[in-house]
Amino acid sequence: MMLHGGLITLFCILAVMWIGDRHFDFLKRGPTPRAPDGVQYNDAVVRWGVIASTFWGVVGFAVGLVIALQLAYPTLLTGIAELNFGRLRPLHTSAVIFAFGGNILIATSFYVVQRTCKARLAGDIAPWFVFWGYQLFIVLAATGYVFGITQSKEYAEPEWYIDLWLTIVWVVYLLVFLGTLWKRREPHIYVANWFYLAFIVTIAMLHIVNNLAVPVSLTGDKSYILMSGVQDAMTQWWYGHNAVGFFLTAGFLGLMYYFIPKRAERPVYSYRLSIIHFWALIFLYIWAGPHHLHFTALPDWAQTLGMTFSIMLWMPSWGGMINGLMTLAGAWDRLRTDPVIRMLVVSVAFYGMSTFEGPLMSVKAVNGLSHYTDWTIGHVHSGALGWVGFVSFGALYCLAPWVWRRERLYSLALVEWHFWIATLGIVLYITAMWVSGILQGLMWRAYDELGFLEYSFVETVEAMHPFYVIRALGGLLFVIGSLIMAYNLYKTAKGEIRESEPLDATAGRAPQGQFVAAPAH
Ligand code: HEM
Ligand code: HEM
Ligand SMILES: [Cu+2]
Repeated sequence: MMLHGGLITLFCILAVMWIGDRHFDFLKRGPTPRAPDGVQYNDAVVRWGVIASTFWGVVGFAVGLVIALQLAYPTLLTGIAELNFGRLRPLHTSAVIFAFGGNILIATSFYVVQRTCKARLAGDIAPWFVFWGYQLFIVLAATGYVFGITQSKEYAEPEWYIDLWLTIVWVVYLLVFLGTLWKRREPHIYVANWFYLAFIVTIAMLHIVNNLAVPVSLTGDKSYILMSGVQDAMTQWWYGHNAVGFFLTAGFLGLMYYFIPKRAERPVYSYRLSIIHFWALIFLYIWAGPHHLHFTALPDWAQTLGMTFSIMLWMPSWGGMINGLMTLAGAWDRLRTDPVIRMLVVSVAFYGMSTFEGPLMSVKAVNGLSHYTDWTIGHVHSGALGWVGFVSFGALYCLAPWVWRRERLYSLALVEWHFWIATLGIVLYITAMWVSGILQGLMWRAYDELGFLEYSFVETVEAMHPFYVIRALGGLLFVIGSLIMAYNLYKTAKGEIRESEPLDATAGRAPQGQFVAAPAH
């Protein structure tokens, strides 16, 4: 609590100093330059978002690699309480989902809503409060895990006071987003904004309900969740499943619907399909949570309901995938010439793959085998690395030259390297998990002719070892890829172009209207 109190105080002091500094800086520098369409876009906060998501991405993947190694070599770091698997695992999941994913969602939503509405981001300090307030949330959550502060709800581990802080930040986020929509000079609200808005609103609802808790005291970190027993479990997985549905899916579909058409310079394949995709997805997702609680104390009808909605989810998911892929119709050659497009398209293919696998795993007969095994972990990471990771990398590669107002990326060859190294990493990761998951499931349920279990638990653990090593190798490749990206983005921000790559490699030039003419003074 002392550490967290100190961090919050430091944040407030820095904020006050920064606001003062900004005021004088503004007097010196004058107003933000106008884009060719006359709007003074707020790109500064987006630039910070690009930096933050790249940074947290590398950190989160690296922690993933550490816990992968801990599973392969269980004695790794066992002497240090702060670094044991139980504490690093939530550090990994929160770092990749909320820090990497959350920052990319905030940054791209701020960029996309401005461009598609032709309006400056609402508020002056408010967007900055959202950005820095969110970073404070991340630091509080992460330090909490390492020092043992957790309410033990998966993907919702932070304790009550951190949850309250996030609620404030999130409400301001919603207001900034809505305020920008309100100011828009474009009559139509482009579909990407619908997805972003569904993400912001639903996450607010999920966060508040799942974290309803009574603190033991106002000066201590410990609290007790309001619900108990199976009600608690159902609330938790209503939250957990829709965190996947609205954080890792709806939000990132907002990216897909903006960056693929922009980068390919083609309109969305079917705008009508995108609207059907949107409504079907948000209506179906919210009911599917019980597929995380098959064969538990949850009433059977609820489990079957969750399974049915999960199977129905397959259709709108694939509708969205087709819409994303077919946007390239007539521009398929770009797959060959532009590695950023390739990254974006492969991400949509992984989206298709994991949304086929998910409904399959929600079928009770299949879940009886897959549940508790590495199959689930493989499913998670084909969605997480393939879909969320790649669509984010694609968006970062698009955004960096646009918001730093550079001619193009530092190097497309490095994007190519990133693409292949990371793809190989993903393939190693998920194939290892499929094999180990199914092996594990089959070993657990094997009986001999007398009806005894064929294998002891530790024998199944031993059998996993080679697959855990392969997974860690895949993770290492993914981390290396992300470091290559960080270097490329850094050089891009500095305005450099790799010498061996001539400027006429036009792929990825800023779309019309993105450049700001040199400030006039
Ligand atoms: C270098 C890349 C990565 C590596 C090596 C890695 C490794 C791991 C490991 C070892 C686990 C624990 C598995 C277990 O308990 O059996 C895990 C869990 C998890 N990871 Fe990753 N990860 C990586 C990237 C990501 C990314 C980018 C995301 C999300 C965007 C992600 C999301 C998750 C989630 C949600 C879980 C919990 C899964 C569950 O409880 O079913 N990971 N990861
Ligand atoms: C139609 C879409 C999808 C359906 C129906 C679905 C269904 C499922 C099912 C049945 C499980 C296993 C539950 C268990 O046995 O414990 C699961 C786990 C999981 N899925 Fe999906 N999935 C879908 C898409 C995705 C996508 C796109 C992602 C990631 C971006 C994702 C992330 C996860 C995570 C993180 C878990 C592990 C939760 C945990 O136990 O900690 N899913 N999903
Ligand atoms: Cu789910």
